[in-house]
Amino acid sequence: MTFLPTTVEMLARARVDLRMGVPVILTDGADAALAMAVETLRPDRWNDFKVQGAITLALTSRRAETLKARAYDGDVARIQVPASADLVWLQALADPADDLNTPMKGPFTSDRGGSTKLHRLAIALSKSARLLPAAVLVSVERPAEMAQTFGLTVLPHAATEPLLQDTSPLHAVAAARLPMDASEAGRLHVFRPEDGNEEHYAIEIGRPARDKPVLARLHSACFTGDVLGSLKCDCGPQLRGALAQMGSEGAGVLLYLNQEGRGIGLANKMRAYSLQDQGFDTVQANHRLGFEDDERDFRLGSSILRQMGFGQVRLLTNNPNKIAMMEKTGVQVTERVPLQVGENAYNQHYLATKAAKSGHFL
Ligand SMILES: Nc1nc2c(ncn2[C@@H]2O[C@H](COP(=O)(O)OP(=O)(O)OP(=O)(O)O)[C@@H](O)[C@H]2O)c(=O)[nH]1
Ligand SMILES: [Zn+2]
Repeated sequence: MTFLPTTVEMLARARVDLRMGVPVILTDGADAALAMAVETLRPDRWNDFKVQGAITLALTSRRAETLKARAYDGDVARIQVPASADLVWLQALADPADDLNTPMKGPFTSDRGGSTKLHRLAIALSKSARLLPAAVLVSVERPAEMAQTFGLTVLPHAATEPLLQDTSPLHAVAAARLPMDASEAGRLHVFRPEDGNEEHYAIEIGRPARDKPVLARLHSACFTGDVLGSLKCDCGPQLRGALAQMGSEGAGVLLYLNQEGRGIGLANKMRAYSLQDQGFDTVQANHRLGFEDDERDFRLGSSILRQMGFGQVRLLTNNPNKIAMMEKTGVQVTERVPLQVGENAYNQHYLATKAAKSGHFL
């Protein structure tokens, strides 16, 4: 039946479920669990959830490290949730906002042994829903029946996990001429992924030759820097500097990738900023929230460039990882063009941290 949703479609639905505080069912052969994101748990749902059986809280080992909880399974920790636990307890484990005020949250008991597949999947789903990477899970005996009764989304691990690892195919949906300050010969192209996630944009300046290296920039969305002129980072000046350089050379392509906050979303980036106000640097803040330093997928960039016919770039960047990812995914970087603009009193520490911890060129 063609109306039956595919796994990609079920995955898109599951993201919305988690954002709305609706549980999803994860399966792996005979194993099945009901899972919910901690960030969007509501008291009524929690009351119904907690009576289903023994509850496990899945966190990343990054978050577990801050909480001094054991992670026996590499990147995932499975913390036993005591019967007395309430939403405040769970949310304090998921969200580091109050860590400094209440540093002693434990001791915690972590599970070891057994399968971690569903826990890892629940965390990956929470991340892809741009929520805090924390989920509660409880085993269920009759997943199909439960799904049917409550109209819940079911995701089989084997089919879902590869989709979360891969870059969804992107399709050009519309393009039009866009005269800009930097160049009157601008053209904006919109690319839409098949997985229902954010669209990404390519701004083409002039008509760059496809058989020569093009001046290119992979810019990640930064609402605070790009739109508001925030002084905490260098994104605004980098965006305008790259476009200006393309304008003065008469050709170039700037990809505007909607991966706000290095892929954690604006809400989580604001949580990270709030931790930075408590004294943590940009990398430490991401880790305390349970994220890696950088959660972006730069394969998106090479996919768009290749679709537009560009195989070689002169890349405007200070980030060696962007160069490595381009090369790995089939776009040759013939030259790195430095983009050092916008340093100020507020972002000096941020730029120094990126150089020291993320290997950025100075
Ligand atoms: N999580 C997090 N993201 C941040 C912070 N400051 C800026 N960002 C995000 O970091 C990204 C910066 O993107 P880019 O300018 O492409 O960054 P880059 O990796 O430094 O590389 P180049 O600019 O090419 O040298 C944007 O998505 C910003 O929203 C922060 O403190 N925490
Ligand atoms: Zn920024």
